[in-house]
Amino acid sequence: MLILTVNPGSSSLRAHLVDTTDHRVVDAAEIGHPADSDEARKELRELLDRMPTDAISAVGHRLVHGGPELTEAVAVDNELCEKVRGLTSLAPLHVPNTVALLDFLRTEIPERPHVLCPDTAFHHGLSEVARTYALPRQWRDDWGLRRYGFHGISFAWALLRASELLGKPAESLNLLIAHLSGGSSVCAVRGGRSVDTSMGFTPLEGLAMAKRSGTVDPGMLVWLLREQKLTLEELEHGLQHESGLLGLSGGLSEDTRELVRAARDGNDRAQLALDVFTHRTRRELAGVAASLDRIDGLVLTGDIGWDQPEVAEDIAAGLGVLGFRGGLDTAREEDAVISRGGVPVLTVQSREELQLAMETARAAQPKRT
Ligand SMILES: Nc1ncnc2c1ncn2[C@@H]1O[C@H](COP(=O)(O)OP(=O)(O)O)[C@@H](O)[C@H]1O
Ligand SMILES: CC(=O)OP(=O)(O)O
Ligand SMILES: [Mg+2]
Repeated sequence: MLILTVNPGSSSLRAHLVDTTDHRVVDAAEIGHPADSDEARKELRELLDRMPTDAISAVGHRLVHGGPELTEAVAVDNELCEKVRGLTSLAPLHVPNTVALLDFLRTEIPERPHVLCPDTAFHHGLSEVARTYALPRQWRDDWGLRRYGFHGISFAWALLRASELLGKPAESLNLLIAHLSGGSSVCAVRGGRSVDTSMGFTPLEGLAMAKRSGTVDPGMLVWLLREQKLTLEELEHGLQHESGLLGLSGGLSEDTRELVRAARDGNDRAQLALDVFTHRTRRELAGVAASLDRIDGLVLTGDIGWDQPEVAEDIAAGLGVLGFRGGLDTAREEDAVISRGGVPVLTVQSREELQLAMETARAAQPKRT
């Protein structure tokens, strides 16, 4: 079965043609423009021109926020597309791009099922305790304020690969997983299911990210608004686009590869950015670890988790309290256990396209009655 997968990030778009019989990527486009731009549409059309569209069996769309109703991968109809439009305010960097892709690709490939794969679905089974904010009951009831959790497609793939690498069934594993990339979050998996995660109602909570702040004191935000230091728009822009590694390094870079180089050359701001990033990651990992009674491994995934050995080393070496040790292997040729002692540390390349293709193939099958 040939599946087209689309993964709209906040600033880029990844499209893959995946053959699900052997998990092979047949063709791909890494598009450095947001999905709702003319450039992205042009590059997508070029990808489709290289492949007769009737060879494609289904299209899988990553939907970052599934809201309260979309709790598993599902084929879309017009009604569902309207519901997705209604989710825009919950993930404004991501959902508009999914809406644009649904509109574009449902016109280009109208005769095939289009499946929405929510990033939130992996965390659907979070307990009431793990998903509830300590806020007034009426706010929670009236506005549905709760933890959702994100990066579920990446976490599901990381769990599958960890189960293969550790030679144990996924349902038996207790893992910590860190997805470190443009957006970053951690997850505790118990018996193969998410039991806690650092992102919450929106993909802004938790770790420091490339450009997003992650968790900050809510009292500080209220102060900034009350004292009219910032307008609401300035506050939102600063938290989403000017914070994280970029803000920490004083605008130097949002990319750990550049920051590691600069820090090596003696740049203190770059060093501070990396140190805060790894400190916050360890802190969130230790926080979600409180939901586990045993840890079988730590899986590092996402671009940074995969390609930045210095960050991996700093995280593992600083988490002796959870049984991890430094001295990790720095080679990155394939997914592997990279620790030489202590609780296993693994690196897994993020292959959201393969997980999306699997979920799409499953959801596109006609249901047996
Ligand atoms: N070590 C790294 N390797 C790759 N990308 C990195 C690294 N450090 C930071 N990044 C940032 O991560 C982003 C890519 O993450 P991704 O989740 O695909 O972005 P998007 O927000 O578009 O989904 C890039 O903007 C890049 O600057
Ligand atoms: C949920 C999220 O933050 O996604 P991304 O990392 O692709 O921006
Ligand atoms: Mg991404």
